[in-house]
Amino acid sequence: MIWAKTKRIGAFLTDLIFPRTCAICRVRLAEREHCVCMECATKLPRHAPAFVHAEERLLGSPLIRSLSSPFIYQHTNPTYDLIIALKYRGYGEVADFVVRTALTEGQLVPQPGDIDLILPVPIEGTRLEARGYNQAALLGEALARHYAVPCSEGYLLRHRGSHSQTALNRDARRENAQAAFYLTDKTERLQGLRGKRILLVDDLVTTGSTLLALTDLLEQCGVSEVHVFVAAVAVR
Ligand SMILES: O=P(O)(O)OC[C@H]1O[C@H](OP(=O)(O)OP(=O)(O)O)[C@H](O)[C@@H]1O
Repeated sequence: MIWAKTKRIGAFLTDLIFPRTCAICRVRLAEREHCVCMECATKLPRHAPAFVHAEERLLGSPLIRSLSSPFIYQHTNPTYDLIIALKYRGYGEVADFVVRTALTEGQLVPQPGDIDLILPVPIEGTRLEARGYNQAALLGEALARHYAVPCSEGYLLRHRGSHSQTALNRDARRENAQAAFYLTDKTERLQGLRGKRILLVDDLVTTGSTLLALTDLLEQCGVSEVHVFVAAVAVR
């Protein structure tokens, strides 16, 4: 009782000195709000044909069993600011917010017990150094807490100097993704993937080239199925 009261007072004082602000509009958050204010949270676009298109593309791979994602992304909508906060502003709490939203809104397809291992999409080395973290790994860790399975960055790797997908068209994205990724050379580690059910995690799916290229690598390791989680599906 005293401990709970002390904790509340502590949180109040911390908020006074370091006010918690909305990851999207940056207004001060109310006590009950976490990471995103209620107004922005309701404005984040949910369903759109883009989801169905992305799902169709990914489910074209025989290994991919599901796509889960709570939001739709466009440069002109608030999901853009949400992804920017996660990817470039170090706003790690966005990852928990995204996973929590997917869970409470029934957008998380695999059930606990359906997943053995979570693998985040790796980011390129110089971008990792500049950002200090991999946004997909933050999402992966939030999902790992929900599924109670490990999230590992040690299996899928990205060549240093490989290009970002951002400025490329559809065909160039496919080629770029196929050349960007590789598997760890630790054979024993890779053998451990045989028969495993993987949740592949990223911030965004646009053409699906990144996720399909990584699924091809996972197929070489004998994984039994792949599920995909992304924070948002991009409208192109
Ligand atoms: O579905 P796709 O068409 O493959 O595009 C989606 C990918 O593109 C972006 O990453 P990018 O390669 O730009 O790297 P970054 O995260 O370092 O910016 C994004 O984070 C996804 O990983």
